[in-house]
Amino acid sequence: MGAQESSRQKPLSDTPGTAPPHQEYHSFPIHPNLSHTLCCLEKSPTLCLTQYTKGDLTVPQFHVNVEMMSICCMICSSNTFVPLKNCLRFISSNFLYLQSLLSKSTLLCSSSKPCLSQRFLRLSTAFDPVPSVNVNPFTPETVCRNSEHHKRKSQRSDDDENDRPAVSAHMLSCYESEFLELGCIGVGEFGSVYRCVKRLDGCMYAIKRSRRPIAGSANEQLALKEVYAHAVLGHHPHVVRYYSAWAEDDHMIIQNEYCDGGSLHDAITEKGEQGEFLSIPELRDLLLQVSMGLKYIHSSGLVHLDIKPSNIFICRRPSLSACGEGESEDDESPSSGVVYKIGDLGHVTSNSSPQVEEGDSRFLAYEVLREDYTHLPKADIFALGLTVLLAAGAPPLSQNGDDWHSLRQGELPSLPQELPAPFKDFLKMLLDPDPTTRPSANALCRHDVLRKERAGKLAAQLRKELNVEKFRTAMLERELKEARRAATSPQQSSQPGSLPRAGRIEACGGSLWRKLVGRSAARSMSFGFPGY
Ligand SMILES: Nc1ncnc2c1ncn2[C@@H]1O[C@H](COP(=O)(O)OP(=O)(O)OP(=O)(O)O)[C@@H](O)[C@H]1O
Ligand SMILES: [Mg+2]
Repeated sequence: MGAQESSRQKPLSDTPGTAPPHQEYHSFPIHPNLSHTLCCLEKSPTLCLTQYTKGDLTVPQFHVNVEMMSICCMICSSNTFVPLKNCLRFISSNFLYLQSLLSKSTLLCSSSKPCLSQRFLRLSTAFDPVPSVNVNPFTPETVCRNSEHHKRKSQRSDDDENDRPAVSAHMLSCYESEFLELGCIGVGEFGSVYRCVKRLDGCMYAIKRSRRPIAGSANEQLALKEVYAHAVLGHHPHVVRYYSAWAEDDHMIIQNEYCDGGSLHDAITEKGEQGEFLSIPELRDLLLQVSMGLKYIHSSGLVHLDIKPSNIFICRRPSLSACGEGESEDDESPSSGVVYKIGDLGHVTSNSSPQVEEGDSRFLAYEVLREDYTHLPKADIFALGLTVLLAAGAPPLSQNGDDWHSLRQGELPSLPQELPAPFKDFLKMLLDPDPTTRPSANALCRHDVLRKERAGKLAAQLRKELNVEKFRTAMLERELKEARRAATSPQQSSQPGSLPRAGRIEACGGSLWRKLVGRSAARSMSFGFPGY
């Protein structure tokens, strides 16, 4: 049997990672240099290695199976383990050469029998127009690898080109067929955002569409950053939830959770028009909730770098994601009745190997402007401090000039409301010119200035509940007394409309029992609160 025929044998279908059964493979000898190249590739992580048997020929195979594409690369008579990224890069950069080998091999192989000593490279015939797969720079593995190779990579500009992620036509879906657009809810620097209902599930989503074509542009990088960050972050009650992303007509489309309260910027503007601003408890609540979101982002090794009112979204109606998955241990139900969520992850970067795209200059920390990236999470804290100032009624921020500098020297602008001294000092700490003095998001979440407010609200709520319970208990005690009296006076049982004795006692005692025993631990604890 010729090599051409043997190469069409399908790999063992039940082996994990086995190539898709519909694929066919051509085989041809590897050029010595190519073989050398393969051997020089890094040794981990390994691709799936399976066995391919045909007659007395047993060869190891490598498969690269990726969603939305399927490139199968089988290296015969070789023990080289090839990392996925390198394998794909190798195939794409040697594509023309491999193609020419492929056509030559058709002639060669039809007349020669394969033997174990001969080296073969088999490529899927379907790989010609297959897109590469992007490498998410924010996954823990990539972050780890990137930080190891950070310095080396920055010196290899030709590699950067190969690393450049892309959005290709193979990632297409159909916005119009899957969504019903209800209206535009926002326009930003990067794109427009639409409120849409997904036809299939009937739920509302915010769909962000890049304004300009993205292929090869800086926008493409921004768009991909946003998608990578969302995908890595998963679900958290104080981060806008991500559902999907795809490219359509060379525009990036991102499907996110719809926040029915719009942005904090909209809320501040609306209040400002009526001469109002957020109250102190509301400011504390805003600060605490956004800190929780930041704590989550920072603990994932990422920084947001574009915290500002127009990138903080409000959910008035608690969504499933707001009270379900991803809830952090220090999270509690919001005291203000709204949930704040951090969105627009277009500037997110990794804290350990940052690639900084400066966000809005009005919110930019001075050290970031000086390209000192050693305390990036604290730049988010600085921007959060300014966000809270704006919500407290501060005048619009400058993009540069004296006002810009004085804010970065720790001077607060004048506000239309008097802030309590501890809260003012607290805000000053967030805006401290020295990033190391600013508290971390984690410290903010635990800070007394923010927690006391919640504790106060909780106490007031518990006091209310306690009063209700006291009233109920008094009613039930009276009912119980009556029931006991009825049990000891037999005449009453014959009265029309009254329950039989035992039944009545059970009705009263049962309801009392259920109410008392069925009480939650929190409620019974509330009886133990001193001073109520
Ligand atoms: N999930 C959402 N729910 C509700 N409104 C949203 C949502 N996402 C975006 N918006 C609205 O669209 C506006 C622009 O969104 P976003 O900030 O994501 O876009 P952008 O182009 O990246 O903006 P920027 O100018 O900050 O770069 C927001 O300020 C907000 O009003
Ligand atoms: Mg934005």
